[in-house]
Amino acid sequence: MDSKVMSSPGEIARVYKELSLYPSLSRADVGPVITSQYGGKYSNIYTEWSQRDLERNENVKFCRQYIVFHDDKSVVYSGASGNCTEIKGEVLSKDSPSGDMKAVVRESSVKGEDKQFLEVWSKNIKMKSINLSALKKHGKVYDDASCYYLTLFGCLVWSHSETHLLYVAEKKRPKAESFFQASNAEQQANPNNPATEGQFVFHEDWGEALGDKSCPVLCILDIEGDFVSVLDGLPDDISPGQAFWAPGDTGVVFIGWWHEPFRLGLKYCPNRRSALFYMDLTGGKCEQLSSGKTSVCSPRLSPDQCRIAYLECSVYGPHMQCSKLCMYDWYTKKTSVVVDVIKRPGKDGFTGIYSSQLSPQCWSADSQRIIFACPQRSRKDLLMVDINTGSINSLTAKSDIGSWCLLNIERDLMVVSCSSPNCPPSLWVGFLPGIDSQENVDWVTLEDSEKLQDVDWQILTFTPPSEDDNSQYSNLEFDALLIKPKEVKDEVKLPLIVTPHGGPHSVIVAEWLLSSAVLCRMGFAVLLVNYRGSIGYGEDSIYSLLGNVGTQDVKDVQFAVESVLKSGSIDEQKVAVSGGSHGGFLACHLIGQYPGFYKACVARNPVINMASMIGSTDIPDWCMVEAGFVFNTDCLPDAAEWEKMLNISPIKYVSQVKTPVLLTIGEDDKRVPNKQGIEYYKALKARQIPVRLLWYPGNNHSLSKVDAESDGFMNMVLWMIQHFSD
Ligand SMILES: CC(=O)N[C@@H](C)C(=O)N[C@@H](C)C(=O)O
Repeated sequence: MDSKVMSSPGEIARVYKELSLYPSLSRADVGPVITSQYGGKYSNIYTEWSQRDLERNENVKFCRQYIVFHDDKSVVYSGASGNCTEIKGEVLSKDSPSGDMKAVVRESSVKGEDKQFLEVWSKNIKMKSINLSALKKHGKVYDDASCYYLTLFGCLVWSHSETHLLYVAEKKRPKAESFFQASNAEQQANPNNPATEGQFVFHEDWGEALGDKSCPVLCILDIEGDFVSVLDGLPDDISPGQAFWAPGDTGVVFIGWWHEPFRLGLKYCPNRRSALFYMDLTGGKCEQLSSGKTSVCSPRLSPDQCRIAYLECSVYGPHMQCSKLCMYDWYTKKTSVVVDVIKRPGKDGFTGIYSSQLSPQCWSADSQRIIFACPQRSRKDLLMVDINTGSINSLTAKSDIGSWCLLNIERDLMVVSCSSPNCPPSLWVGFLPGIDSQENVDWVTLEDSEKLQDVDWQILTFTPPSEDDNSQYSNLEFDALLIKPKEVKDEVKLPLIVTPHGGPHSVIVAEWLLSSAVLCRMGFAVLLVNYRGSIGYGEDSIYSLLGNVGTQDVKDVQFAVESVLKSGSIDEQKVAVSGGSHGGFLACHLIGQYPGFYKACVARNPVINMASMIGSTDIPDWCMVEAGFVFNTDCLPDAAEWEKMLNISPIKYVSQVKTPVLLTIGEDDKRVPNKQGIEYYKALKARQIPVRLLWYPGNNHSLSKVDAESDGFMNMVLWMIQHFSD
């Protein structure tokens, strides 16, 4: 019997709206320990959340504070202190280490012009409000530190002495104006002193979603002296970011990314050549602290200020890899590897480190352990590493929650966000047990969320059939997440939406996924496939896909789908496929290689032709590496390489396609430029295959603006429902 899927646009929009009310956590800061007049100890926890506001058509950011009474080992009492407050105009903010002051970078309009201010608050007084725009020392402050897991360059850091603030901004540029404008009188008076470069100079940027970031500079505000300085003395060929104050405030430590011979896209690409640097402010010398042959990120100083932990992986190669956890000893200047790359998971089940950011604080109070959240197969766990032995313990492996995210840890008090496909994000705290303790963490909830009783999920594991085994990397397994309505009558068969993730070196963990939850409520089953090549399964799995995209990943997805169909609970006539980017590449491959199997296809900014993409994307290295070649900045692909890139692309199979295709395209996509989608659109139209293209101006690769995301979702389901009844 057919299932009844919700099909009225009004009803679907109502469910989407209802489930999009659940906010997600982007930040948590733990304040200092305060002793109350009755002797009880407590800390305030400041949290930031983000929620879609469909009426206003924007993602709103709000904060809420909590109070946690504790005895340094366990939580005694906790609760929210006050209601939520929307945050408007704050680019960045940070409390001082003592908790006495707060720094804010604020954007505000003055006489119709956007200006940036750096404010310092103390108690209930705004002590300073420095107009950074008027100072003209630098361009805009980098805002990418507002959410730790999105941070690439940005920061706002108090010196240990609380007298200085460190941040990252765009380098000041000569004014873009004509050589012939009156304001250039100065230049005309002195022709050897160019005041302008003209108006048409091209400035390289850091690619997708970083179009306004080109030349970052490190800036310091001397709070007492009201003086902003831009640090010089850094190597000319590096771009600095992720900075913090060195022990004793003697200088600043930062990551420097090489930007010569040209910048490559940085988002989702933690494989760019970079190193850890120290700029000594007493002697003005800049020292390189890591080899410079690798890619490094997320440097974190231990509480005893003796060591810096950071993540490291190799340059180029797959864009996401298994990282090493490294440690630089500030006093001996020695570097060690605490956790190495895992090629194949061993008996302990640890699959390797696949995080590209550590939480703002990640050290235990005794400076002996590091805690981080990391995909382990299809779940995200909290892991604890002993820096002396390198031994790893999962703090959450036995939990039935799908995904754990460490927002922060301070004096062993961990603040985490948890979710599952049927459970929106909730906020928890717990103390890390002592180093020799066998105890489990006693988690206490600060903000609970309601479980969706009608949604069920499970992780399925697959072993590819022997004919599809990879001879170089054999015996690799992969997983898929199956999310479906809970109560289904025996005779009812569900329609299925197959969703391979993008990347391809990425993973879908069992966390709250708005679109899957809505689809489930509508009566669909959703299959999210972590094919071989996904992260979280060991480095071998990642490498097994290089040179095999378009075959190995396609076959894995199809194998997972056909296995699920064998269960008998799915309507074989109602299987659709949807994916974005490399997931769109797979969706288009699947409809080309299995003609007629899928009844509808929806692809967001899909990679259609790697040979035509390489010249226009911000990550040309991705095209070469995924096609199985080595990337070199000064080498063009040769004819055989162009040929392979074309042959492994979905465009090659377009003449076999029978499935109607909906394309959702972001006009400003720098990653998979919109011409990719248009190339496919024209090829399908020429063959009379039903195709529709939705064009989202002002949107980039992720199509994540509230209106684009919600419109894309509505169109996707309506397209599938329409073609299921063809
Ligand atoms: C590295 C990268 O961005 N690859 C793209 C082709 C891709 O698939 N991106 C994914 C992560 C996406 O969902 O946008």
